[in-house]
Amino acid sequence: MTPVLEAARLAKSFVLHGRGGVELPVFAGVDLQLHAGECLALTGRSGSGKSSLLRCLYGNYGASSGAIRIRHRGRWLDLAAAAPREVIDVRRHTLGYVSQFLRAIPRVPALDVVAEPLRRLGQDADEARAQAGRWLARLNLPEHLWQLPPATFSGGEQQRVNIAHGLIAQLPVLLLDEPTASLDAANRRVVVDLIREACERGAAVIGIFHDDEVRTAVADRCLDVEQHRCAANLRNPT
Ligand SMILES: Nc1ncnc2c1ncn2[C@@H]1O[C@H](COP(=O)(O)OP(=O)(O)OP(=O)(O)O)[C@@H](O)[C@H]1O
Repeated sequence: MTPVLEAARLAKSFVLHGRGGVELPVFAGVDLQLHAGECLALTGRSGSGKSSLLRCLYGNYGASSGAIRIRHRGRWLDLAAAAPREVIDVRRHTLGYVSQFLRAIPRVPALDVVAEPLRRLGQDADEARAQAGRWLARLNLPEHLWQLPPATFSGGEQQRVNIAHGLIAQLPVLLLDEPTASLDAANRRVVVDLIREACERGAAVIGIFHDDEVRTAVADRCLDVEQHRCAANLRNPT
């Protein structure tokens, strides 16, 4: 199997500048290797650093030390050291992310929010919207909502828009932060099917799945972030 994402000796500490530079170490020494077609679940107690690790892998949080290598356009790229322009290109073509909460531009209809990753890849507007409609229908979002901005949608409706937006471009590596947290059982099953289908077409997935049934259904193996948790004490450099 081909590895598509690797982390080596990855560590993250937050420096709380508003509190005199207090350092909050979260995790250290994370090594992982992810292959095409496999799904890795991040586990560990609340606060152990699962979301922070996912955000480091996406480049939203800078890593404190270590390397993140990703196969991008046929070569390896160190995401932890990449220029912002390269990170944007990786996110457009290689690395997708479904966050826990939808952050949509105000007044943009749900259909266009979902179509946007395809538009950014240069796809024709009508075809991108047609595909977005197919994803929203699959995720049971009622059609009368498609032309409305998602700001007033329920938590579960917003999450389904978010999932469709994150999956529509069918990128090779996907990071999923609790994609089923606000969903009912029927929609959880749809999302499980979508994740399995993504892996079957060769996508590599790293996810946080609090629901045991969902995790068992999609994950090939688990990484316990707790094992890499730094001592909970705060170190003040002053
Ligand atoms: N931006 C930030 N600034 C400072 N501290 C942060 C920041 N983000 C996360 N933390 C801290 O890092 C630790 C790990 O948080 P994180 O959200 O990664 O945990 P988690 O395992 O995903 O938790 P949960 O399962 O509850 O979502 C927590 O102590 C949190 O307070």
